[in-house]
Amino acid sequence: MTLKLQMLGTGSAFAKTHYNNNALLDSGEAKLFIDFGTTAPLALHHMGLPITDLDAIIITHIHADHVGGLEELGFRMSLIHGRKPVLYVAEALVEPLWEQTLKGGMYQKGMIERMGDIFEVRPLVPDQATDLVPGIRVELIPTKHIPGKDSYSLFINERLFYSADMTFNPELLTKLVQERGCRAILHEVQLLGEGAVHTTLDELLSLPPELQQMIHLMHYGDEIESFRGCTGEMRILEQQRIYDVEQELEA
Ligand SMILES: Nc1ccn([C@@H]2O[C@@H]3COP(=O)(O)O[C@H]3[C@H]2O)c(=O)n1
Ligand SMILES: [Zn+2]
Ligand SMILES: [Zn+2]
Repeated sequence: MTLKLQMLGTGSAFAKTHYNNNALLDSGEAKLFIDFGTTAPLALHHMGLPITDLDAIIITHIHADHVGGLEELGFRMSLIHGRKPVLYVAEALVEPLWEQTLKGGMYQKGMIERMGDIFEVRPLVPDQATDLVPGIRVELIPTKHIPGKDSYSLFINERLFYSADMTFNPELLTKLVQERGCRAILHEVQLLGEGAVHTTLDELLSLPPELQQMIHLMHYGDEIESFRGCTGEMRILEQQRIYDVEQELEA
């Protein structure tokens, strides 16, 4: 079975030249979205993909560039197609995702009073691999982002690491590669400024070359063009290009 990855976007939260950093994983048997930010519906429209063509969504954390498109997705699936999208989310995020993010736009007395009225919610336990859809197994790994705001990176099919927004964690990356068989790392990068809530390019450049060779950079700012050739051994992920995970990302 061949796993394919297509980023809906590879931009940071405030990027204007790229869409939000959201992904589509296709196992050949099922399609899984990783995050569904504010620009996800527009990105799908430009890609010529119907918003309804999905089997499930998994959410890493509740910033708008990762969940801002869920309201449109939920309404359209419900109103036009009469379907509830399957929504995987860490158990600790179920309540905040509804109470702090979606309820404001989606609440409707007697109709939509809880998240389960619009999504088929499947809570996930961190540090425990779960088969989400056929061909895609994911383990949530809690990683640091904003104090008091839970955020979960993903370890996919025991071989692909996908960073949620996270601060630099070289120990985790080293452990995944040396002890857990990780073969490729999709990592957010902050190109300019201090890395208070994200991992900076300078931090990633401090990693040994053999680790850098496994890294594909994503969630970058509009300045990315001026950084081409300055990312060490690390490659820059392109939005909307379809990657064969084994052949192109693990190579
Ligand atoms: N303490 C914070 C909180 C937020 N931010 C910015 O807001 C963005 C929210 O989405 P993000 O992708 O996590 O990136 C965050 C920072 O750019 C930030 O820079 N510092
Ligand atoms: Zn983000
Ligand atoms: Zn974030």
